Amino acid sequence: MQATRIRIGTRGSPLALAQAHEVQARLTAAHGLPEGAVTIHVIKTTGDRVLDRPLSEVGGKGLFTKEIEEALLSNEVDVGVHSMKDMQTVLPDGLIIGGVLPREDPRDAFISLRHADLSALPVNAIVGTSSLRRKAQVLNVRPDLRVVEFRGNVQTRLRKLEEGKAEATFLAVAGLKRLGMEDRITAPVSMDVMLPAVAQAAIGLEVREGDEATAALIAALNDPMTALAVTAERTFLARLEGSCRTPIAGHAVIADGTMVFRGQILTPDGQQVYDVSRTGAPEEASKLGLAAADEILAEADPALLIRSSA
Ligand SMILES: NCc1[nH]cc(CCC(=O)O)c1CC(=O)O
Repeated sequence: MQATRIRIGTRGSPLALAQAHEVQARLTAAHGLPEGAVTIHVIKTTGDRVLDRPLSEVGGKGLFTKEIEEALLSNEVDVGVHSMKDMQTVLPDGLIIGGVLPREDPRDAFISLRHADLSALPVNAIVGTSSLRRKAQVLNVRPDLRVVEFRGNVQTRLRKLEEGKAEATFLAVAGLKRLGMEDRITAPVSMDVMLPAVAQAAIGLEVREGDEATAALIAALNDPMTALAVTAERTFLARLEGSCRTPIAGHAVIADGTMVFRGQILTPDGQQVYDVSRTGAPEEASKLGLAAADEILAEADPALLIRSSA
């Protein structure tokens, strides 16, 4: 019998490495594997290479995933570990999500060296973010604020804050927790103010379709509740992304056997928001996400949508 060997492909950022190590530890423990059976392979992605421009300008799909997916398809690695929020809604042919880890805290964190929360920021204060969603949501509740571009990994953005380039910034609570940097969070932001990005705080395990050996090992790590929530959210996003270039947010929770999905699109200036929600059985996850998106397509102000003439 051949000894089990699994090669994990990951980006090299501290957060990506923390996530890869978590998967390595879970796989090793779940199957009682010897040390060294699960190896980590760092792969540089376009998103890691281009640091001088806003990601929304770099464009293209799968900026943080493409090179890892290529390594999967060419059999250089067996499992791609990704933040699900960075994953395209349609995966390349031959690749599937084999499982998702239990979701961390999905909220965004408000981080400031001087101010307790968003409402405590002085009038006209500068906040830094590179996320079009966070920018629109923040301007919706605080139209006076000025938003400047903040790119780079978690550490870079915190350094910019310390250098005084902004009074506050926002980062996913999940990323900070996984980095052991929870103490940097000034206050979590309520989901009423900042609905998270689709799939925020979920880690996805991408594998080759038909690689049954790896699929069986990965299946032991899958969290079914997280998988259902992420399915609702990603179905919502997939239905909308061709029709609107405006910021999108979406989040599903399952409580007492019921799924509540909430979705949102905003104009980039935050002036207009369309909020939608659907409640139903968790098994109907994709139906809920789809119905929520269809309501937006049918009812939302045209300013929130772009439509081709066809
Ligand atoms: N695009 C960067 C990215 N991708 C996933 C996370 C956070 C962790 C997560 O959502 O699992 C981050 C950083 C951030 O938004 O603070």
